[in-house]
Order: sequence, then structure tokens, then C-alpha cells
Amino acid sequence: MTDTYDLIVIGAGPVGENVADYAVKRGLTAAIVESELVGGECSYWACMPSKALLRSGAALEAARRVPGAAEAITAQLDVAAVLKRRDEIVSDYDDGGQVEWLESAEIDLHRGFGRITGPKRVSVTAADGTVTELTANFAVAVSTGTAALLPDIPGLADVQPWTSREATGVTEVPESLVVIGGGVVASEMATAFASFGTTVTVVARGGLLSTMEPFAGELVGAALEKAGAVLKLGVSPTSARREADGSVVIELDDGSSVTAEQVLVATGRTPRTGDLGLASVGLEDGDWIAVDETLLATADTNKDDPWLYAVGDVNHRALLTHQGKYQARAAGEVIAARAQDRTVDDAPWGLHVATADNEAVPQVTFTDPEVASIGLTEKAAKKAGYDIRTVDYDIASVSGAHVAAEGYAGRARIIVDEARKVLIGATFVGQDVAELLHSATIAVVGEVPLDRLWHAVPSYPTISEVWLRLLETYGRPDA
Ligand SMILES: Cc1cc2nc3c(=O)[nH]c(=O)nc-3n(C[C@H](O)[C@H](O)[C@H](O)COP(=O)(O)OP(=O)(O)OC[C@H]3O[C@@H](n4cnc5c(N)ncnc54)[C@H](O)[C@@H]3O)c2cc1C
Ligand SMILES: NC(=O)c1ccc[n+]([C@@H]2O[C@H](COP(=O)([O-])OP(=O)(O)OC[C@H]3O[C@@H](n4cnc5c(N)ncnc54)[C@H](O)[C@@H]3O)[C@@H](O)[C@H]2O)c1
Repeated sequence: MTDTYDLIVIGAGPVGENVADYAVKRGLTAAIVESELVGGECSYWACMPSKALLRSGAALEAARRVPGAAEAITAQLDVAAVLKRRDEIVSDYDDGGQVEWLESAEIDLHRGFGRITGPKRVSVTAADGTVTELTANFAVAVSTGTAALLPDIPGLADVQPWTSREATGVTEVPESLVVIGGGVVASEMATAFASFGTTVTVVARGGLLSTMEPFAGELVGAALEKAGAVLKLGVSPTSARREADGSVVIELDDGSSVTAEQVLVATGRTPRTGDLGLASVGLEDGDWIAVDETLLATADTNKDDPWLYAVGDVNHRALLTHQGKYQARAAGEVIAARAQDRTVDDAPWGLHVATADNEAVPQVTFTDPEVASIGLTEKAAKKAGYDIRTVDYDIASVSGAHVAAEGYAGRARIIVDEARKVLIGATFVGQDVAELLHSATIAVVGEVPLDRLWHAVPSYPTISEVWLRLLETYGRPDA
């Protein structure tokens, strides 16, 4: 294999793969460096296995909510079958399929740990210690993702807690589990383990899903409690220890404690830049890498010959696979455009920028109920200075929801920018709302005027009829 490429990508997660692919499609040569499995965190220890662990419980609960189907349920969730399906979905932790895809996309794979050693230079240390020096003609893209962040709680590291990797890779389901954190990982994993029959306690100092609309955390919390989980909200862990019988004790700042067989720490992420050689190019080792709208590192001040890009989780713009892949499409395109001296289209919503990262990020949290959101919450919109109107609707009142499930619990909210009469945010909470989200994403990104949305007719009786109810609640413009 050659050691000089137009583009070198460090990290073959979903994002790095797409940066390389889009650049190669424009005629560049590209190498990708991977120290673990091609496909990254998302494929093996994050999105895919977590959704596999959640799906069976959600399907079973959905059936329980429909008379006729409910009566046909004669047994509990088959946890062994769920874990087997998870193994299939992560290809038994074998990246052979993804390696084949790299070959078909004409991207050279260098297995090993990548380090930047200077401008446009990357060294790759293979597992056997062999070092290969790579040189880029035009660009290096860092897509090294994140690792779980362990908070500095006395004793926590010593109890060897689970992170998202151990939780998504579970082989023996614990009888009891303490989950520290109230974000997306905590909420999803609490839901999955509760569905397996584990006694779950969630310790969340800021409440559940606190960056989303308040009703998201309320509805997910209520459902978790209904599933048997205990919620300890507004309290923080102060110490952790393991007892002689192997159980973990977490002391809390309200004076109480929780004891469980295992503890999962889900308190956010840290960038995988600690040993990446960033200091060799004037950046801080271990930091997130700040970028401009074209994903170029802002520290790259070599404006005549820019070369350092950071794409995906590692730039801290939006820690989501789909958003990282969106950035990757722009980055691959702009790296090729700059290499080929073509015009860079960096106006908002242009070919070479990731404008949607700013105020149009969609996200589905696969709890039961699901939480699907796009754009700004009411709080964020006010903070950003928008003149807004908030419109809420109880999804249970929609005919489609009534057909879908007995006792449907859900809520929808849209945030309207009153100056332009367009949506800048939407949140749906409820069963089966995930697939509703893209309609809201199109409305937000397309800046579709409310007047025109009245002509987007939702089918009857689907849950999407909530769109009509939200518009009716907002009110028609004066004739
Ligand atoms: C439990 C969990 C569930 C999630 N579920 C979802 C979900 O449902 N939907 C969603 O959109 N997002 C989800 N996410 C977030 C999602 O996993 C990340 O946004 C996504 O993986 C980011 O992709 P990436 O390519 O930037 O990084 P990663 O997927 O982390 O890939 C980075 C790659 O770089 C490699 N690497 C790192 N350093 C080096 C080095 N120095 N040299 C060589 N290789 C290196 C790593 O081995 C890895 O393969 C979830 C996250 C977690 C933790
Ligand atoms: N379905 C999805 O889209 C999905 C699923 C899982 C993860 N993700 C992404 O992965 C990222 C990581 O998720 P996450 O849940 O780990 O992070 P998060 O930032 O969503 O939540 C972190 C939680 O930990 C708490 N916390 C932080 N420090 C703490 C401390 N010292 N003590 C106690 N609590 C503490 C916070 O209050 C918060 O509740 C997120 O950005 C998310 O977008 C997405």
C-alpha cells in the first residue's frame, strides 16, 4: 500500500467512513486509520446494540396495549433471544462486512492507532508495534469519536462500573442495576434493563432528559416507574464501594444510598484526542476540536493551504451518528473542492457546510414512550432571543393514537417563530413517534410557512394527524 494519500482519515466510525467515501467519490485518494473495529462505537457499542436491546421490549409493550394481541402474550420477554439478536446486529463484533465495504469504496484501511506528527503527517502504530508513516497531499480528518466520561466520584473507578460499552454488550443480565446519569444513555439503558426484569434505580442529579422539553423527562420517568424502576432525581452520588458479596453501594448527597449488583455510569462523553498528537500542531491534547462551518479546525490558521478537519462527535457540535454523517458529507465534499481549486459553497445551507448543526438537529430517544425532537426547545428558543409561540397537543386525543394503543400517553409541542411564522422546534413524545420526526425536520429545515403547512394533509387515522391538531390549536390566520 502507498503511504501518500490525498486525504487521511483517523477513525473509521460511521463519520470517518463517510468523509473518506465522499472525498473518493470526487476523485481523491483516501486512507482510513482504525485502532479497533471498522464501523466505530455506533455499530458495536452504541446505537445499534442499544436499539437491539430496546426493540423487543417496546414491541412486546406495544402488543400489550392492543386487546386481542395482549391476550396472545403468554410468556415474558425472552432475554436470551434479545441478546442473541443483539449479537447478530453487531455482527458478533466482527467488522469483515465493513472492511469489504471500504474495499468496494476504494478506501485503503490502515489498522492501528493514528497520531498526528505534524502538518499533513500521521503515524500509525499497529498492534504488533509496527509504525507506518502516512503523508497527506491535502487533508487530515480527525473522526476519533468519544469515550464514556467517568465522573470524579470517590471510589467509583475502583468498583469498575459499567459504561455504555458493558451495558450494550451485556451477556448476563444483573438482578439489580444503578444507573448514574439522566441523559439519553441512562434513559435508554434504564428502559432496556427494566424490560429484562432487572430492578433499576436511576440517580439523575438534573432530572431525566433535562435538555429536552420538560414533558419528555416527565413522561419517560412515569413510564420507567410503571415498569418498576426507582427514580432518584435531583440527587448526586458522593461515593461508591463494592461490598464483600460483590454488590455496589452508591452513597447519595441526600443521605440515602443505593445497593445493586452492578452500576452503569452514563454521565456524558469525553473526546478521544488524549494521545492523538494534537500538541504537535498547536492544539491541546484531550480537548474537543473546534471547527468552522466547513468542519475545518479553527486552530488551522493556514488559510492558503488548510488541512486539518474534525468531523463527528470529536468536534462536539452534535453527538449523533446521523448528524456526524451529515457533517461528513460536507467535509468530504469541501476537502475535494479545496484540493481541486473549486469554489467553496460556504453560505448557510450550502454544499460545503453543516448549517443544520446549529438549530436543526433531529434526535430520537428510543425509550418507551419514544422522544423525537428537532430544533430548539421553548427554553432554548427564548434564550436565543426568538419571539416565539409554543403550541402543545395531547397526542392521545388523535384518532390514530387511539387505534394504535389503549391508554396511549403522549404529547406534542411545536415552537413557532412569530416573526417568520415558521417552525423552529418540535417535540413528540409517545409510542411510534420516531417516524413522525422527519416531517418536522423538513418543516424546520425547509422553513415551511405555517400557511402552507395547512395544505400538508395528514392521513386519517394516523398519529401524524397531530400536525393538524397543532395547527388548529395555533389558529388559522385571519381571512
Ligand atoms: C449507548 C449509546 C447509544 C447511542 N445511540 C445513538 C443512536 O441511537 N442514534 C444516534 O444518532 N447516535 C447514538 N449515539 C451516539 C453515536 O454513537 C455517536 O454520535 C457516533 O458513534 C459518532 O460517530 P463517530 O464516527 O464520530 O465516532 P465513533 O463511532 O466513536 O468512531 C470513532 C472511531 O475512531 C476510532 N479511533 C479513535 N481514536 C483513534 C486513533 N487514534 N487511531 C485510530 N482509530 C481511532 C475508534 O476506534 C472508533 O472506531 C449513541 C451513543 C451511545 C454511547
Ligand atoms: N438515541 C440517541 O440518539 C442516543 C442514544 C444514546 C446516546 N446518544 C448520544 O450520546 C451522547 C452521550 O449520552 P449520555 O447520556 O452519556 O450523555 P448526556 O450528556 O446526554 O447526559 C449526561 C447525564 O449525566 C449527568 N451527569 C453528568 N455528570 C455527572 C456527575 N458528575 N454526577 C452525576 N450525574 C452527572 C448529567 O446531568 C446528564 O443527565 C449524547 O450526546 C447523546 O446525544 C444518543
